[in-house]
Amino acid sequence: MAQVEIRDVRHAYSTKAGPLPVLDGLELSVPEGDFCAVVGPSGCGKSTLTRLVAGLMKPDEGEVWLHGELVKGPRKTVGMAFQNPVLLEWRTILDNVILPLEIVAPSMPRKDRVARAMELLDMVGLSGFENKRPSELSGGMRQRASLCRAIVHKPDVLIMDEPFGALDAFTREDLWQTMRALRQAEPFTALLITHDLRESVYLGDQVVVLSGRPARTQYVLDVTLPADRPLDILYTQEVGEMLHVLRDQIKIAQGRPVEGAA
Ligand SMILES: Nc1ncnc2c1ncn2[C@@H]1O[C@H](COP(=O)(O)OP(=O)(O)OP(=O)(O)O)[C@@H](O)[C@H]1O
Repeated sequence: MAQVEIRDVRHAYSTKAGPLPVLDGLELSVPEGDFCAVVGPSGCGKSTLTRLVAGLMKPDEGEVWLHGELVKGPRKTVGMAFQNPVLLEWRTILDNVILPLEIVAPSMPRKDRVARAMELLDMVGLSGFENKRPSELSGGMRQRASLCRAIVHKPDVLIMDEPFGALDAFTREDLWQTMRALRQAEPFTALLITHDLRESVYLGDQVVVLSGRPARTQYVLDVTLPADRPLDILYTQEVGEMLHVLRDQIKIAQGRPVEGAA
């Protein structure tokens, strides 16, 4: 059973100019514990896809299944991380990370919540910063805390919309490694929206390329790399070839010519 299953989803937004078709026959299947990266042209409907999986929107047609259940409304059992970490300034880092447990597991004793949050903060290198306020941390550290908050309650799926997009290149690469280390320590199912093809290959078990709007599933790349991925793997010929394929697929999605194509 796939953990996330999207079946022939179609959706249009109502706009003043009439319906705007955004998704048209989207199919996606993410097995439990897998990491699915989604790429596609700007404005093709990637964020719309995250809202559908989180149950924040219902599709006009088609079905979204999560952990064997049809998604009919907002779900507590998803974790979300965005480009802007949106941490609450009046709470410490520890209390920000604990927040989902207060909602999902209200009867859990505080000492257990603290232990769970500290375990994650330690894994991402933030132990010692738990009593700081968000504004006292760097952007990369805030995003680390936000990732801890997104998985603290062991969600059915971690949904991320460009979580590393605002970070500088070195911090971003650090966070990629943190993400892989987190997954090795504690496997979770993830759906990542990104514009960065290297990121999609480094983090993904599969990379789904969406077509231009209205988006459908245009291409799926199986990332056949070992689970243990040093950053240097991005400079191998194997990854170079994967990136080449993805770049061509994005060009096709954008309706641009592909070099060497007949
Ligand atoms: N609530 C809404 N009402 C009307 N149109 C919307 C709404 N939300 C998004 N859109 C439009 O739907 C299209 C898809 O939006 P979406 O944010 O899903 O795309 P995206 O692929 O995530 O974009 P980007 O790559 O630029 O982040 C865009 O043209 C957007 O303007």
